Amino acid sequence: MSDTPVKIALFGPGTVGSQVARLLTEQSADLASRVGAPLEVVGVYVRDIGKDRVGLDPALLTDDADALIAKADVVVELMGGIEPAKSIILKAIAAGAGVVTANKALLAAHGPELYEAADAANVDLYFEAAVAGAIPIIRPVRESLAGDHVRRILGIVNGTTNYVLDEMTARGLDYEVAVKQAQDLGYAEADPSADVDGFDAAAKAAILASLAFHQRVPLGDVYREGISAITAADVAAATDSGHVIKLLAIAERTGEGGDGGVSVRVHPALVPLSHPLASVHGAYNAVFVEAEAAGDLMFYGQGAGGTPTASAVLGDVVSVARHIARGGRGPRESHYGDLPVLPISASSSRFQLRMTVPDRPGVLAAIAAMLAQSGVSIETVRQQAGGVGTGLATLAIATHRAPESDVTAVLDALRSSDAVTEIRSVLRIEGE
Ligand SMILES: NC(=O)C1=CN([C@@H]2O[C@H](COP(=O)(O)OP(=O)(O)OC[C@H]3O[C@@H](n4cnc5c(N)ncnc54)[C@H](O)[C@@H]3O)[C@@H](O)[C@H]2O)C=CC1
Ligand SMILES: N[C@@H](CC=O)C(=O)O
Ligand code: NA
Repeated sequence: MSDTPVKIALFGPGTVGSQVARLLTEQSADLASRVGAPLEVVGVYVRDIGKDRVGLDPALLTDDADALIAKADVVVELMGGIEPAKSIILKAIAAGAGVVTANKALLAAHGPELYEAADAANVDLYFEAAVAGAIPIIRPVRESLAGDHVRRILGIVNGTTNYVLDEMTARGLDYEVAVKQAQDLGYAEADPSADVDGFDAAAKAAILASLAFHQRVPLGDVYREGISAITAADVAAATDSGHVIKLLAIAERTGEGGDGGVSVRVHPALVPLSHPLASVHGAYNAVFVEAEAAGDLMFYGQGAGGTPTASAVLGDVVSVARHIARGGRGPRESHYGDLPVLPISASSSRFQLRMTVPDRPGVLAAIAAMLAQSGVSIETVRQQAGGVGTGLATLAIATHRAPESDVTAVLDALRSSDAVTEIRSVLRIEGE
């Protein structure tokens, strides 16, 4: 055991950072023996030194980022956002410090620049907390599965939206109330639109797909829909049809042998109650990975929250600190392939189309004809009377798997037809 401490600089003592600081203190003896040297927090970067930070030694607080970086062996970035996080990480790398970050927004937008800078400077860049919080998923995909051929990743990777949808389903909570609760519990991003509009899940999907497929997947190529349009009626209809609504991240290789391209998308989907993802409640996340040799793997755990996420951050701190204390280096970047990232129009899914229709003879036949014309095959139809005297009915049509472009054509036809009063929701069905 070395007496020379590994010096840690913490940037951003918020929901996650404050738990990292607490655990670094409380677990210091264990961490030292795992690393082979004591870990010493040499400073905590904050915006306002005057502000009281419960549980943090005021002597450690600083607003001088450059001076803090200069004395650190490991920089832990937990501020979030693009700037100043990006500049701080690049300066840390240039100064020869290892970096640990949970910043998926930054990695999805500027990952290649950061990975290349770390490789060039021969320093570690670890980011286990950036995807699915406490769940070990970056290491398995980046290292354990590096010798396999990953075909598909399907997961719930955003705790906030899973919590919101779960509360709406299990307790009938209003959308806004559930979002506020997720914020209060420390699950949501500083701007919760990052969660509910699917940006956070899209960033995680881009990171996972890049690592799993050894392909650069730019964030802009990830198809994204959030959950803000999901209504209480959608949730009730999902329950009636034996499903639950989940925000899913899906990344798959397409074509014969997976050589056609890569498709990465985030959207709400109907998941059958019998599927394991339907039982992922609250802020828990789950990620399925289908690999050629390994077969199916499933990773499950807390995807958000200060303490669970701090666990992943600390695991990375131990790895980087071990290398500093005893030598060695973490994984380097793959050499990347050049498969195209395909647009959503090139993918296919099963769909549930829910609509209000006039309750009169011939309507069902007219709608069926429109689907047939676009080559979209109906699997089931459920009709409910729309209430006495309304003259309306609600129709829920589940399709067989169909290309997105064909379903788009059907929706255009349905919208301009007098056989349909209103399209109420269009949801993909996944996991069957
Ligand atoms: N909260 C969670 O469950 C999870 C968060 N993450 C990621 O961890 C990072 C931190 O998240 P939270 O702790 O939830 O955020 P937070 O908003 O609670 O904490 C961020 C901290 O950084 C400070 N900060 C932000 N910008 C700053 C600036 N320009 N200068 C100085 N200080 C600044 C804030 O004052 C605050 O103390 C983000 O990248 C987030 O995406 C990752 C996984 C889970
Ligand atoms: N806001 C994120 C936090 C973890 O990444 C989420 O809700 O999953
Ligand atoms: Na993780």
